Amino acid sequence: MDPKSIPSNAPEHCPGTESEAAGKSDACSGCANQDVCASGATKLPDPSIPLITSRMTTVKRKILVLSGKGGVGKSTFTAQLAWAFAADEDVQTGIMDVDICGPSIPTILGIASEQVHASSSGWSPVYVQDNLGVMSVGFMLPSSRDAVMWRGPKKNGLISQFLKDVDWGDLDYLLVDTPPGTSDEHLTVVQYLKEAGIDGAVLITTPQEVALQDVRREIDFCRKVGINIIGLVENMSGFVCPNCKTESQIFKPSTGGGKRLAKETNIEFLGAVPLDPRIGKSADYGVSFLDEYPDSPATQAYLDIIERIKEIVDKS
Ligand SMILES: Nc1ncnc2c1ncn2[C@@H]1O[C@H](COP(=O)(O)OP(=O)(O)OP(=O)(O)O)[C@@H](O)[C@H]1O
Repeated sequence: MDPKSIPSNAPEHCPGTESEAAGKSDACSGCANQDVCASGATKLPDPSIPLITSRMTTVKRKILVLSGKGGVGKSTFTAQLAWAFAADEDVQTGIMDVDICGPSIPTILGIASEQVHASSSGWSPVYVQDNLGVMSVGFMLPSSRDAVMWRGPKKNGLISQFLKDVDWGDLDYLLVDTPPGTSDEHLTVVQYLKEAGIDGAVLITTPQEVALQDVRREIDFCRKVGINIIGLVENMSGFVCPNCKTESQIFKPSTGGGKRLAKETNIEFLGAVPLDPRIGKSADYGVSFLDEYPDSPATQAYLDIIERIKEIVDKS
């Protein structure tokens, strides 16, 4: 398939006058307000930002996990990353799930039935273990079947609350799991965390060309809003038979597409995680795949990638 057959500047929606991308996104091109939006004159100072910046002073590293397309394994990767960080009991880790319309993190971490509690110092995260806390809209829904049907301002309000009102305590790493694509949620997180500082973004894709196309847009987004890209992970890369250990390429002819895209866009290729049905099973049961299957090729791939992310982020 010719990767150039879908134009990379396919139309997007107006990012809104308050967003970091105002006047700068592809959708702004030709808009009568482009210059005034790009100048920043339309942005009012947001009173939440100083509160968020102050709350974030106890959080050392903030990492966004992004994907262009849905269902590529972003939340699963976020969970493995958190579990791997928290394997060291001295490392305090948090996950903020801003995938407001599809919060899967509580299920993947086995805490879906928990609820958030408020105290005088703010909302307490739900703890998977002593050093791994999670905040997600999933804890606030009456049941996992309930749909969240919120428009942008309400979603932004919740993200602002997650950032300013959650009592994370001292954290070494805060992982922000985002919805697929580049939407209100992404722009809001970037806008609110800009002063506190984002250490970087990890991009997740599958080898399929349709997913890679969307990652190109994600890379473009990060560059436009000034987020450092830690690197790209190719998930569901090939299937390793648990019995004979033979690897089959499921997404032929796109094999190696992630690596090629990373090279082409000048970002680091962090590695490839094979497709392993036991990953889905572990997520459904809310247990750590890394702990359940320590000898699997997928665990080794996750750990190598995570080690590299740690190296990059800790150096920054
Ligand atoms: N390497 C893998 N091998 C097999 N299954 C996987 C792998 N990675 C993720 N999965 C499974 O793929 C499905 C989608 O994963 P996940 O929910 O993490 O994707 P996502 O990108 O976060 O999706 P969404 O965009 O909907 O939030 C899940 O059922 C998950 O268990």
